[in-house]
Amino acid sequence: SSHRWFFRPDKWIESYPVADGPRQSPINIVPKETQYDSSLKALKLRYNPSDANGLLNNGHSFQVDFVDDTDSSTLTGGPITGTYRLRQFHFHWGASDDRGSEHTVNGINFPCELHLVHWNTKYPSFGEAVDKPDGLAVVGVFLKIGAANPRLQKVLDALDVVTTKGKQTSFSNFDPKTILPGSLDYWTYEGSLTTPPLLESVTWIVLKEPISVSPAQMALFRKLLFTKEGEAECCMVNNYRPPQPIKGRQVRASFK
Ligand SMILES: CCc1cc2c(cc1OS(N)(=O)=O)CC[C@@H]1[C@@H]2CC[C@]2(C)[C@@H](O)CC[C@@H]12
Ligand SMILES: [Zn+2]
Repeated sequence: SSHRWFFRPDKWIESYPVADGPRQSPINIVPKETQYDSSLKALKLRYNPSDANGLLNNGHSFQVDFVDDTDSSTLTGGPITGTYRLRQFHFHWGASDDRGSEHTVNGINFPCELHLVHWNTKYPSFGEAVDKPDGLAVVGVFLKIGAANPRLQKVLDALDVVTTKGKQTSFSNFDPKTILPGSLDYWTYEGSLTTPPLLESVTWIVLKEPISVSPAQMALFRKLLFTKEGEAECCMVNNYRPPQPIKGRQVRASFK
């Protein structure tokens, strides 16, 4: 159907040879093949709600941006060294509840996946960090169908004014910690951006525990469009890349 030609991961190799590089994302996580690493620290996420600064339909997802000119919203601990600053968060989702996540667990797809994007402050800016092997750290959170999640509602209620590509709206006073699950147990591996330019600069930190989302809430994601105002409408769904070859990488677990 129409959105198929909008998001064509199988075509990316033509313009981005790194698409079949050694550390591409996402991957299928097989818990039995992960290795518990007792040296992994607990994730330390300290976010300042007043850093939330707008919500944008960027044509491949929607993102909530954060002011990142100070260390007021940071990720430390976990598998990373140093301090990474929160830049934005965004989601990937499917046309139906049986797919939409980028990472899978034992081959199981979730209907949606949240990415909280952080950049390494050893570099002067996000733009400088985005192509360095230790430049980014993205926390991935699975969403599974269940009860409506009140913590998501403020984000979802803002979507009706950013339906088309390029639309943005004010969005402030939001603490992303409120949409995280109770447990911060995680799997971690070295990977990449999951959309072009597919830069191999991401330390992935995928939480084991999903958060809930209701079918009605998922329907709100699916009202967004890939297309600009005035263009023939193409609904923003299936904006996920399927799992990529593990190519010998080790996936470590922070928990037994
Ligand atoms: C990690 C979150 C992120 C950042 C970017 C993309 C995609 C991203 O999501 S993901 N799913 O975490 O990999 C695709 C567009 C990229 C952007 C990083 C910055 C750029 C590379 C710009 O310089 C030009 C294109 C941009
Ligand atoms: Zn993403």
